[in-house]
Amino acid sequence: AGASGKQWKKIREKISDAVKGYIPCNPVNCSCHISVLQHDLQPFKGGISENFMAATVKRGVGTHYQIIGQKLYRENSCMFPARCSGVEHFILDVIDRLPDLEMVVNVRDYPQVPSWVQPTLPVFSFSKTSDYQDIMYPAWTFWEGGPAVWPIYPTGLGRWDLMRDDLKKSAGQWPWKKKESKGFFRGSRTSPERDPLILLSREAPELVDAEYTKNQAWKSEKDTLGRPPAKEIPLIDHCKYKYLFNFRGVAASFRLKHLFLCGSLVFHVGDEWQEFFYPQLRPWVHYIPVKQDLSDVRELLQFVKENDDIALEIATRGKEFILNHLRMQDVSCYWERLLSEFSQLLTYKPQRRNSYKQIIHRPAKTEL
Ligand SMILES: O=c1ccn([C@@H]2O[C@H](COP(=O)(O)OP(=O)(O)O[C@H]3O[C@H](CO)[C@@H](O)[C@H](O)[C@H]3O)[C@@H](O)[C@H]2O)c(=O)[nH]1
Repeated sequence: AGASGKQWKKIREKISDAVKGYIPCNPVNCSCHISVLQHDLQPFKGGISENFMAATVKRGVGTHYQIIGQKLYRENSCMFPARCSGVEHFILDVIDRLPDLEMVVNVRDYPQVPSWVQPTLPVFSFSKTSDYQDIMYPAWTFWEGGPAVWPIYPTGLGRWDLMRDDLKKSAGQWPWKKKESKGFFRGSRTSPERDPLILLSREAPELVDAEYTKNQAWKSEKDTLGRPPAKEIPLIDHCKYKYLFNFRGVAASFRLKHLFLCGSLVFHVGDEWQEFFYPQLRPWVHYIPVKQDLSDVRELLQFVKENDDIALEIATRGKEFILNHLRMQDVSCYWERLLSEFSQLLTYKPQRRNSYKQIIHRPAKTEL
């Protein structure tokens, strides 16, 4: 304890400094997240002309939407219809309050606007790193179109409203004292950055339980690091463990927001890949930041095991943040403010394209 006592002092200081410097944000009108859209729209402050928008549409990096007279129109093609539908759900939710505008929405995982390519095109994407200038929007999966994981999420991860309730319930069944003091992860090998944790779990199963499951791209055991795929475990059953891991996948992973609601302590690996709500989550205040190469993970797991009160405090702040600032109404609110501010950058009045069809509200698959 002597040696680790000294070592832990450094981590404890990082935590108390972060907590002291943290000013909780205001839950009114999703104002918590507004600096993110202000930052993302900055490159377009000079205005977006009709020609520039037309050129952006022509690139074909996303689906072209128009909002005219409080109706939503879309070009016919969408690469992932369920994702477009997840996006449309939120736009239709706030459409009565939107001015006329048009925009290009990328529904692929990967961002499309690298900072090193000029000019910067106005393209909306759900996730990016600081190397990209895409305008972040709340992902489709808050409603539908998330990854289909057989057999636990056969229609695709979605319905954040229902997920929130289920996770709150599960958190109630797994209070901190009842949880197992172990790290936990289940997911597919969408990025090899996850490998070190899987390997650690094989070496030190008492410290962490982390296994690869298969996804639709699974071909052989190579895709699950030389072992048969593990059985899928629903997110509500993650609540049984004290320490839950999040990693980037292709881009950001949708799992992050869920993990907090278990009331477990989130170990968030790497800090490059963002979604619109990530910047307001602070390392040491809401989660434990882990180096991308996982070189510090053993030490951090040891720390939280030996500092259980501190671990619980961070877990509680993380949970409260998602409960209070990432509600369905915050997601709709962010869409409304994002599109309203974006519309002000257009230097022209958009004209409806005749071939585009009107999009009306359709029930989500999970509503049927
Ligand atoms: O046993 C399991 C396996 C998976 N999941 C969940 O299922 C989702 C998908 O998991 P995974 O297969 O690991 O994919 P991710 O890497 O998290 O997400 C991929 O899929 C997303 C959308 O398709 C993309 O946006 C990401 O960038 C891409 O990496 C996640 O929410 C997991 O938490 C479970 O709850 N239990």
